[in-house]
Amino acid sequence: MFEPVSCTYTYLLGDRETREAVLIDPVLETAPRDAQLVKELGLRLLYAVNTHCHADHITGSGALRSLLPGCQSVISRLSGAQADLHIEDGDSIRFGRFALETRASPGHTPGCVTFVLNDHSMAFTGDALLIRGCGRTDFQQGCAKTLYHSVHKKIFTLPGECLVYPAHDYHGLTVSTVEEERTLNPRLTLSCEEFVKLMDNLNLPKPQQIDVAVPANMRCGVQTLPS
Ligand SMILES: N[C@@H](CCC(=O)N[C@@H](CCS)C(=O)NCC(=O)O)C(=O)O
Ligand SMILES: [Fe+2]
Repeated sequence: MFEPVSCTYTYLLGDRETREAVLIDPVLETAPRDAQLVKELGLRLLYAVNTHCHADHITGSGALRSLLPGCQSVISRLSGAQADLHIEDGDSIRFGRFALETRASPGHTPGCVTFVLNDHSMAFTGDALLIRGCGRTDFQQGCAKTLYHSVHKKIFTLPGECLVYPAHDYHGLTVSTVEEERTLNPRLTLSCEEFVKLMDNLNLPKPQQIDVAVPANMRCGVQTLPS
């Protein structure tokens, strides 16, 4: 699903047999839409997971745990954000017969993770790897060198045919593959030194919602979480 203000993709994965499901990177404003879709499809949402503490929108994970009782919010421990469940590199998020493997992919933020489906057919890369691009590294303790090594070691080592689903796209693209990005990504095909120089000189305007989004996302997108 797409949220047009922040150009965010939210992904719903479910097991047809057990009906267990997970949502990746929900947005606060579209949480009711996502909850309705989950209900329409007869799914039981176990987890609303975040690839990182987003700077450009408020996460919907806190709202979804209210809209869909039984749903737990999830984010990496390294993000420093509140959630029902904290994950680390190597952890599995199970739903029905499937699982998402957590791969730490820091650099855009220190707590960024990529979720890889257990058969390695799909990778949900958050802002670590975008289609023909990557997450910026100029705020939230970003580090270009760290991001370069994360993408090369944790994403580009996946099978070439593995589908790459990013958290955002600003050009109307929806999906790529590891092989496409390994060979065609204009940033990640550079040497590490060239990549760092490019990232240090992007001079992008800061996201419009950053000052409200980051503090809210440290609390899972809601003001108070029951302990
Ligand atoms: N204009 C948008 C913000 C766009 C932006 O900064 N996107 C981030 C990802 C979300 S934190 C990014 O890393 N972009 C990389 C790039 O090369 O564009 C807004 O105001 O929300
Ligand atoms: Fe981001």
